[in-house]
Amino acid sequence: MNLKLAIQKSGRLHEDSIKLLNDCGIAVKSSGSHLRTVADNFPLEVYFLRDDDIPQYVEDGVAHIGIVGENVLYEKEKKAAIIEALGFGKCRLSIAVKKTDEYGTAHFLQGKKIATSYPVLTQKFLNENKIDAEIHEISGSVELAPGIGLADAVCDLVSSGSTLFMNGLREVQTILKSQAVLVQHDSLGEDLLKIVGQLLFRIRAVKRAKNTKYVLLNAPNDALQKIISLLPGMKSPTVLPLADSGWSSVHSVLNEDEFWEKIEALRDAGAQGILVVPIEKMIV
Ligand SMILES: Nc1ncnc2c1ncn2[C@@H]1O[C@H](COP(=O)(O)OP(=O)(O)OP(=O)(O)O)[C@@H](O)[C@H]1O
Ligand SMILES: O=P(O)(O)OC[C@H]1O[C@H](OP(=O)(O)OP(=O)(O)O)[C@H](O)[C@@H]1O
Ligand SMILES: [Mg+2]
Repeated sequence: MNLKLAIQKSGRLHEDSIKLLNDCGIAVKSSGSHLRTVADNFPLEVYFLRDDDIPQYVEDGVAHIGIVGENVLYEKEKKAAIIEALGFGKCRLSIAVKKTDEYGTAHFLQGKKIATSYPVLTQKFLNENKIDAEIHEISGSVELAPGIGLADAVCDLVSSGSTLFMNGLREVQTILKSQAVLVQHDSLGEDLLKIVGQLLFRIRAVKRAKNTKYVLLNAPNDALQKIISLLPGMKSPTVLPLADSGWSSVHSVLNEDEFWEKIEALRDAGAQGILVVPIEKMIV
């Protein structure tokens, strides 16, 4: 039996979705003109779809799991449970106005026209703020709308902000923060759940490794205690004697977030010859 996974056919999430599967040791090739493919070495069949359709496929169980942005998942209001945040496709759904407009609060939008591809999420935001505004739904090039007199404001995805800037717009309010997530159909049989579990185990090992570095350093023995106290390791750091007596080699793992801070502290404590290498998988 194969687990059926829906991913984006082409676009912002496509490559990262394929890369995640490949990093998990699952041999799946990019779509080309094929709309489905079967992995060589894992019980997985992949469907390549428009991202908008993925929540419906998963709700219906046509696909057992899917990779989709939270923005699309919440907009479509389909029954598909998030089982893992994937850490890519990070963006936000924001309100933007002409850069010369004084926004102040959301009440600026009262009686105005808002262009968006996200009518459900935009309407929710307006309701929460008790604002009556007209929503003009368009499926792309949303940022063009205010400049050509089609709308007063937009509600669209933002990442670097360069599309807004290039179109004379200014982000004024974020209504949703989003990333790609793995979603699951709500009633899978035992056999399929077992495969989902195996896939999740691999995904978590890959994610953990991405946030972690392996560090090797040399330390004079009299600085060892201080250096060990700075290094967490998976259990505790590995300490090996060097050929040169009075010195040891210390191996450990470091979290990406605290990396630079720790490296400086290690150097100050007397560490030398610090090597930092990426970790491919990390199983705890
Ligand atoms: N600028 C961005 N930076 C990061 N992630 C983004 C950005 N824009 C969109 N995303 C995320 O990637 C998803 C897919 O974006 P894309 O622009 O490829 O969608 P699309 O044009 O609707 O594609 P499709 O043809 O599949 O319908 C979005 O729903 C969002 O979750
Ligand atoms: O803040 P930025 O980094 O400029 O990114 C934001 C843009 O990215 C997305 O569009 P995309 O480029 O995916 O094209 P699309 O409109 O064809 O989906 C989104 O709809 C914005 O237009
Ligand atoms: Mg789409």
